[in-house]
Amino acid sequence: MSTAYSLPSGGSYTLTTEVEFAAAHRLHGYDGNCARLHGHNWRVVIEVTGQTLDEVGMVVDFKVIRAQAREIAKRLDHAYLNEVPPFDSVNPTAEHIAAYFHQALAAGFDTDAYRVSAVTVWENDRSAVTFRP
Ligand SMILES: Nc1nc2c(c(=O)[nH]1)N=C([C@H](O)[C@H](O)COP(=O)(O)OP(=O)(O)OP(=O)(O)O)CN2
Ligand SMILES: [Zn+2]
Repeated sequence: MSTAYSLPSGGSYTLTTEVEFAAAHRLHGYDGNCARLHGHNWRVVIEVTGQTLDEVGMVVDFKVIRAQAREIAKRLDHAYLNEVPPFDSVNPTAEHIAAYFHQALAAGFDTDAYRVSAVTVWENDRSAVTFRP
């Protein structure tokens, strides 16, 4: 069997990495126990897609993605989300949190070589929302 490897001429690479934060929230207009104050250990899974590799052989370092995501998560960590903009005026559902992370990440991160292709927010081990632009 040959061990030869040639760089693919097409295709794309999707990187996946995640950060976490702990925060409380309550859902306005929700008919159920989630209308009451409660908390989650939120997991934010970020996907970045690119077609080209740098000289090291990476689309972008996972550490770079996580550093940016941690900056965003820091504002929300150990907070009551309903008091932190934009969630003081936008219901802090997993949908809005996923879209918020995508918007904040993409603004400082997307380049010609790669972009944030999805953000998934896990509220617990069972339930998650994925936002794709
Ligand atoms: N589409 C969405 N549905 C729900 C959201 C949400 O953000 N988007 N959020 C909640 C609550 O925040 C709730 O804390 C999480 O709900 P769930 O996964 O159902 O977790 P529970 O442990 O509360 O589930 P039980 O069935 O009560 O055990 C609700 N829905
Ligand atoms: Zn909740």
